[in-house]
Amino acid sequence: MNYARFINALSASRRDSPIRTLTDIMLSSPPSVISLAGGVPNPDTFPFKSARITLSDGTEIDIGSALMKRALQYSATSGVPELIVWLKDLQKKLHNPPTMAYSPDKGKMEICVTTGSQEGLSKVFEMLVSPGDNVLLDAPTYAGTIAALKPLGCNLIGVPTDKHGMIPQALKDILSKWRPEDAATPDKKNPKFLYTIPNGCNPTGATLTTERKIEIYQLAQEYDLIIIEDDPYYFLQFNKDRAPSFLSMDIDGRVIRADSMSKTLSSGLRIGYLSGPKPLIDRIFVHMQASTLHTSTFSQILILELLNKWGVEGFMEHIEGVIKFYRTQRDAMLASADKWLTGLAEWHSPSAGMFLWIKIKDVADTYKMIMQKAVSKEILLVPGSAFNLDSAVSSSYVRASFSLSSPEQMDEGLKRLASIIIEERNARG
Ligand SMILES: Cc1ncc(COP(=O)(O)O)c(CNc2cc3ccccc3n(O)c2=O)c1O
Repeated sequence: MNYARFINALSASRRDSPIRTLTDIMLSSPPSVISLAGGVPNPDTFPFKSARITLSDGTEIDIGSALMKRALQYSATSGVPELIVWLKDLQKKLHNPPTMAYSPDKGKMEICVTTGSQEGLSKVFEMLVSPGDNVLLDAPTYAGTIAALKPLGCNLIGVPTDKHGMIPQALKDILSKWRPEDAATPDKKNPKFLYTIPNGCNPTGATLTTERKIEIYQLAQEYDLIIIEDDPYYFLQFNKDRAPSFLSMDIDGRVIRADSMSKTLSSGLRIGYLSGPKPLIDRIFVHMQASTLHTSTFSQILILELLNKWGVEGFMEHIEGVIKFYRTQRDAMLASADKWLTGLAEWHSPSAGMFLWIKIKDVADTYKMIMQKAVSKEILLVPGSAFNLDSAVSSSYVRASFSLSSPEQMDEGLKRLASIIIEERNARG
């Protein structure tokens, strides 16, 4: 892979911060090293001395004074080293990426802890995108990605999707506008990357099949595309037979994967992690050195203490409980949709994630219905146009989340939605 062609001028101009490099050396040095280098505060002045966290199973995590001093201090740019090791082991067990065995210049898999996967995504986009670039992505897609991409001045090209995710033939038809051999010629504007949410897609609830992933990866090889695999709902797959990730099939070193702890351990601790080729992840490091410096050390230490206590086996046991919860929630929302929306709307049963993507029959644009009528009837949903690459384009869809409300609340909520739809039908006559 020629990684240089994917890195925009802004990212290529970034250089290691000597201070951060020295801090990273200091943080990984033995006590014999005396540092007068870092402008870091003395933790003896911090007012927080220790913490005891009680877990849902009644056991406790103790953060004693020594660990608290570390948790409250600056830490390495890429992440707390022990957490990086733990996450690499998890990726090995879950995805067995071919790139873990590659040399750095061949795209050896590197990991960077980020402040939520949202930070990871935004930094990846700010590394890859130059104004005028053509960018391929699921349509519709996560509003946070659209918000991160649009200001970068690129041309967002939506690839049609269905309940099984991105449609490979549609991708092939779009790509046929360019010649693969022009990929290395910048002014031909061949797309440089493809963004997709492979499991429990936000907002459609779609999950890519293995067959489609293989086809999409082959197209990415043919047109020399980077694949950005945004997969925060990977651990919310309700069926046992999980399709392999793009990272697991990445023999070229062309996949950047964004994972998140938000849907399984905590959304407020803001822990995400990027896994990708070292030449690209290194660009994210230097960007972090000049922006957040690093993800919250306290958040990382707390998560690390939990993961060390559980081990991968214990973590996966926790995931089983999370899957059971969301599958039950999904089933409750589907039952209420059948009860109240049959004849008024259409939907498919998501096999992952936390969203039901509802198409309201005979309604071209749900925006006013949802943002005005539904709010006045005290039911909050998201109009489908919020997920269109061009929000001015109307949508017949509504996104309903089954993550927070109880089955009773979901039932009442969809009952209210049904009454609004019927009211509007009657008003149209
Ligand atoms: C596909 C995809 N990729 C990345 C992220 C970011 O997750 P992170 O790891 O926590 O940074 C997300 C989070 N999605 C949402 C977040 C959210 C937060 C407050 C309020 C509403 C929110 N709604 O509605 C969301 O969909 C996502 O769905």
